[in-house]
Amino acid sequence: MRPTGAFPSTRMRRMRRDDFSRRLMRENVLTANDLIYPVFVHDKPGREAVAAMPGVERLSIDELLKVAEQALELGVPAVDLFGVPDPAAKTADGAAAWDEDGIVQRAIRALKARFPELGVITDIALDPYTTHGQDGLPDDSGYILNDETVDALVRQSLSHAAAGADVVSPSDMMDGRIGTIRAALEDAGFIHTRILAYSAKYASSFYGPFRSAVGSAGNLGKGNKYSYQMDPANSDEALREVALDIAEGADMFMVKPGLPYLDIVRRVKHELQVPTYAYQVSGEYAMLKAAAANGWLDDRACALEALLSFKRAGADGILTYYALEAARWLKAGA
Ligand SMILES: NCc1[nH]cc(CCC(=O)O)c1CC(=O)O
Ligand SMILES: [Mg+2]
Repeated sequence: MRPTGAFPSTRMRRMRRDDFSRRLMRENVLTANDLIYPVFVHDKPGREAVAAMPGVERLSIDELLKVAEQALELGVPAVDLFGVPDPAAKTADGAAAWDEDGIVQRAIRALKARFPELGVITDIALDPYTTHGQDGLPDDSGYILNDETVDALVRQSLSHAAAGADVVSPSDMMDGRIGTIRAALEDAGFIHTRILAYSAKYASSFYGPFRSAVGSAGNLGKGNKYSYQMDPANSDEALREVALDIAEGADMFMVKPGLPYLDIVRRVKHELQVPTYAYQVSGEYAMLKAAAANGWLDDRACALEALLSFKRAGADGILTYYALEAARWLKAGA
């Protein structure tokens, strides 16, 4: 930091005095281009509200198409699909995850047929499809097997790529899955399919509302994901995870959750200089919405401030349940 002078020749408030000079020295800006909209697609007609996530609904494919059209109109570049299968389709091995007629595969085809220009990102992990709610395959002791899980994730990724997904996004935290998925995509001729790696995904307690949304909460029960997701105490480990995923061929790198991990976003962007994304997760959304519902916080002002903070930390994009609402607010102007 260079010395900035001294009072009174330097008065920091001069530039803050008027709107024009505040605008001229503004360092970061949030636009619709920064936003990715996560959506839950269920295998039934209509819409269903999600507990603890006011404004978020599980959508049928027909309803998804309406939401996709709004995203396009608002200039939001991409949606991220999370499947909510019929509970009867869940198995111990999560095989519904790579069913070519599964809910996500059908949703991808419908979206790409109708709105080819909208980016379609898809979540790669087994948790919505397994009877135990884990992201991978457990051995007899309950430990999640790494390499066997990676094989399943490859099948899921290939089925999404074949359906037309633009970006596959492994959120499981198995070791080596990025490289194995990348090699399989290349072999199958899907050389344009991008990989958004959840490189630094923490074993967070902020995922609760999401687990209810995809219907894995009850199945997971008292289980946890500590043997594969990262310890919230760690920071250097996140950089090693991202570095490995760079070497394995990911195109985009995600830190998750968002607000409590902005220091990680900052380190990844500034130390590794890669396209960096952050996920403002379900619990972060729920906190803001709950406070707003009580009249304790101004929803619009606080949400836009939180989203801007991701940009300031260095994020190139943000996955947020606020994406459409924020894009509308931005369009309407300050
Ligand atoms: N593959 C699981 C997955 N993918 C996205 C989220 C959380 C997203 C959110 O909370 O909004 C989770 C939950 C978990 O790891 O248990
Ligand atoms: Mg890793």
